[in-house]
Amino acid sequence: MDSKDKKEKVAKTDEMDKTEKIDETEKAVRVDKIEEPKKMENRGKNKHFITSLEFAFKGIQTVFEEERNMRKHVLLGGLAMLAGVILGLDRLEWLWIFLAVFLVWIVEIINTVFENVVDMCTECHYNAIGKKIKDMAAGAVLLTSIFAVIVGLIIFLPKILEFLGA
Ligand SMILES: Nc1ncnc2c1ncn2[C@@H]1O[C@H](COP(=O)(O)OP(=O)(O)OP(=O)(O)O)[C@@H](O)[C@H]1O
Repeated sequence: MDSKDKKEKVAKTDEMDKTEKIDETEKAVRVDKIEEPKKMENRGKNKHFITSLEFAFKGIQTVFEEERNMRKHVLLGGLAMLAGVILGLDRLEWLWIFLAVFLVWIVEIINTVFENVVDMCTECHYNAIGKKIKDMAAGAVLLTSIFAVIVGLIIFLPKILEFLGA
């Protein structure tokens, strides 16, 4: 092989090396593009179940500590359950009481979430849409509370009247 052939061969090999390197880089980029969203997804999912529970309880605790209305709802719900034990509710009555009590608690938490989101977005400045959102969320709490009062009256009133009459 003369020196010209040698040069041509070296040039060809260099060219092939370059192409291979480019291929590898492209492959790595492509793999990264596929892997990255997976990594992002897994970062959340890998959280241990107990840790997720801790966050959830922390959320409930925060609402309880920061919202006076939530403390009222918890007190009233607890009293309804105590009354249920004293008056000896049957299975179906317990189901209605649990539904009403938990619904009020859940909607109050959702209301607090909306209040916090509005405060975060508006930085506590007046905003017409923020007002609408907060008023609607408060309306949801009001409706749920009315539902709970109706359930309480239907279940407890006859029992209380009977108890007083006896
Ligand atoms: N950023 C805002 N822009 C416009 N109106 C607002 C804004 N923040 C609050 N409001 C008005 O004030 C009302 C009371 O809001 P606030 O955040 O004090 O909740 P709240 O009704 O006191 O509830 P809670 O007592 O559960 O905290 C809202 O329903 C809304 O009408």
